[in-house]
Amino acid sequence: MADLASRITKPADDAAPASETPAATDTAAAETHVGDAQNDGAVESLGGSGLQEPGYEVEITLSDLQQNEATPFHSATTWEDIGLREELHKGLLALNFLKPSKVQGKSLPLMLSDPPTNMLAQSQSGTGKTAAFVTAILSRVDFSNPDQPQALALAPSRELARQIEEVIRAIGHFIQNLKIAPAVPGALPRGEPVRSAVVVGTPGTVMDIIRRRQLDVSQLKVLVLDEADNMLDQQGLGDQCMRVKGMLPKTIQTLLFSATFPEKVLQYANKFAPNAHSLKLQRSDLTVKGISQMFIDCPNDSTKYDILCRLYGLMTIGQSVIFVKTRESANEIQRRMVADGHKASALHAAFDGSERDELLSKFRSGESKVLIATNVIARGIDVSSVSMVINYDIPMKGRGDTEPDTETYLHRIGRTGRFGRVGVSISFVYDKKSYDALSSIANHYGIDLVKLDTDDWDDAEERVKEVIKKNRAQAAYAPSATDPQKTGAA
Ligand SMILES: Nc1ncnc2c1ncn2[C@@H]1O[C@H](COP(=O)(O)OP(=O)(O)OP(=O)(O)O)[C@@H](O)[C@H]1O
Repeated sequence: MADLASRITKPADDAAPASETPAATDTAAAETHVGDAQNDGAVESLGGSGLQEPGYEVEITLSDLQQNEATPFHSATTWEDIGLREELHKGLLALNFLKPSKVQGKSLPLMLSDPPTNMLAQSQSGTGKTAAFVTAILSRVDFSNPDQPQALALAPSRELARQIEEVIRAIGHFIQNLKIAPAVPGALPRGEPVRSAVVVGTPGTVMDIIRRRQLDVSQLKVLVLDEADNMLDQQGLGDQCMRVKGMLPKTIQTLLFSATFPEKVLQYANKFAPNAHSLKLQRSDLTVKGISQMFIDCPNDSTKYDILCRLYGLMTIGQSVIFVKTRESANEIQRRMVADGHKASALHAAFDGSERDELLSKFRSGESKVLIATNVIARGIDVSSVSMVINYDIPMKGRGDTEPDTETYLHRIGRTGRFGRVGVSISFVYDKKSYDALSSIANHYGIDLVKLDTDDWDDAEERVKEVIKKNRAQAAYAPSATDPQKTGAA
């Protein structure tokens, strides 16, 4: 297997600036290659913002049930094609979502067809999966019965559940009687029955409220698992999700969404959501082309912090996320960065629920510029102005961190480069283990990483600065369902 050395794009003197490297501008080139099953040419400007959704191919497999039907499948290129209820259509347009993204256009006609069929949908990070399943939920719910729980969405973290709640609120803005219950620790009054049509939460809390008979599941029609591969992982949340599913009506429509579906989870996913339609990506299409992936080879562990400071000292980075392995190092780096004058916060599971909500909200509003986090926010969190992600520690998994965590790498770097924006990811390696781990991740996805040379900071600055500048220009006018200041609904 090739190692990192063969995956490095050498920054030659005459190399194009970062904004012109293939990694940063592949969108246009990719357009000519888009040719999935429907070849619907979805790579166009979306949202009236001039942003272009990255080109990637999606393989569609229809459920056995649908394959037997005479009507061929058509993906939608306009909201009108999908035939949404008026308030929903209005809500999407108010967010400046002028037409469906690829995953939305392909998954929604399948999710909304009758009889309701299960769905497994994979698409790159930041391509609008949330709006896809939120639109499906809000289409299925009968709002003449607003107090009766009818849809349940589960996410692996409190932050993501909260964010999904916000997206439902934003897209459902014009729906009268829309009530959403947040089933995350500390958010629901204990003992009171849930009187909301839509419930969004984490599996542990949802299991609790079902057991305590706070949540009447008898009329639930739709179950969504966001970050489904993570939710079904047998080493983690899989058991809880299985138990929740076991308590729900047998006929419930189950929708599984993620940017990653590793083989070993797929088999399990097929049991969890049998006879599902599926949208899948090729492995080579998993990484978002607009993210320029770079790395720094640090002399040793103790020089990592100095190199980090040097990087932040070089330029105005805007907003960034630094991923670390432990809570302790998150706290330590935050302490040092604040002492060095940065507006930095640490976010990890040792904080209580309301502190975590506040920390993320300060980051969303721009009050805090650098978020130093463990994997709690590696998945799903959508802050469009994040222009840089640092892997201060390479993500590892397995007992004793023996294996590189390829999925977490992809989700972490996906916190930037959202919906056609550009972004930079920089991974720090400092010894053989971290170097080999990053090599293996690069080989897994077939990506070329640009080495930033710490002996030539001018060059490093040039490469990173270009991308960050472009991201800032894009973020200024791009739509976002979770940032009201940037939506038409504001
Ligand atoms: N049709 C659309 N037009 C314009 N912008 C959109 C559209 N759909 C979604 N977006 C925006 O795209 C961004 C990314 O969407 P979202 O968070 O749903 O991505 P995702 O695919 O769920 O990503 P992840 O895999 O990281 O969870 C959001 O800021 C959202 O507001």
